[in-house]
Amino acid sequence: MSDVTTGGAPEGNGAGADGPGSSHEPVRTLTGVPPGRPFDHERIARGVREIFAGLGLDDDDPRLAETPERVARMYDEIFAGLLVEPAEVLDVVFEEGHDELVLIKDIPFASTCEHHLVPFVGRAHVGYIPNERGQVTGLSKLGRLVDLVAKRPSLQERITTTVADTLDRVLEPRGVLVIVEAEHLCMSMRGIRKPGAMTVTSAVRGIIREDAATRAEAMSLALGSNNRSMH
Ligand SMILES: Nc1nc2c(ncn2[C@@H]2O[C@H](COP(=O)(O)OP(=O)(O)OP(=O)(O)O)[C@@H](O)[C@H]2O)c(=O)[nH]1
Ligand SMILES: [Zn+2]
Repeated sequence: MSDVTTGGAPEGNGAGADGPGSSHEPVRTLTGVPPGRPFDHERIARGVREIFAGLGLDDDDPRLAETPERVARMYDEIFAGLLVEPAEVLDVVFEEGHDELVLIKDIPFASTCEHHLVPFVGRAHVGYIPNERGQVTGLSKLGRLVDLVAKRPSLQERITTTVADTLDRVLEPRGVLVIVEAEHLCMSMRGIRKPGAMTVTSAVRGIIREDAATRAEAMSLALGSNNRSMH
């Protein structure tokens, strides 16, 4: 294998990919929650009890008794991305001399719509053209990046641009392509009720944005035969 040129935390000890509190490394926080600390469970549980009260449900009902604390514990996992700066997962770079497209397709993710607090789920296709030094990151890091960025209350467009901008900033590649496809439960189970409707968003940077031929090639690889929604 090639040289590891930038260190950072080794695999499995990195910030946040396994959830807040799992790392001994200090993490930067985006929300004012102290580094590495889980969320305020008591407050979240109180909020869930308030929702039950608003719905006229009896939280003394033994079937619901554990739910507020259970929801609070679940938020540690599904909102873990609030506690970690996404750039921290791109902590390994190899000097590989590779100067053409690296693309991972069909990275599954689940996120939470910040408007309705219900899930949206889908797949991301993430690619980049390495910088002049041919530096590449570990393949798993692209999956971790998508995962982490999705684990916040968010919008699909923000996930797409955050993944693209983080790759752009940390790897300084010549180009970046991110395509996200997702089904939003707020559009399936309620409201407009269009189950199966897929939202597709993209973000391109560098030569993939500027050069039409490079963009066309990257797009066609990303949206190749596996892709369901663009045909
Ligand atoms: N751009 C964008 N919009 C989203 C996303 N997730 C949900 N939305 C939309 O956010 C909008 C919120 O609209 P509002 O009119 O404030 O809320 P609402 O009355 O519940 O809207 P309806 O969903 O149309 O019933 C809706 O149009 C949702 O479809 C997302 O990831 N990106
Ligand atoms: Zn929504």
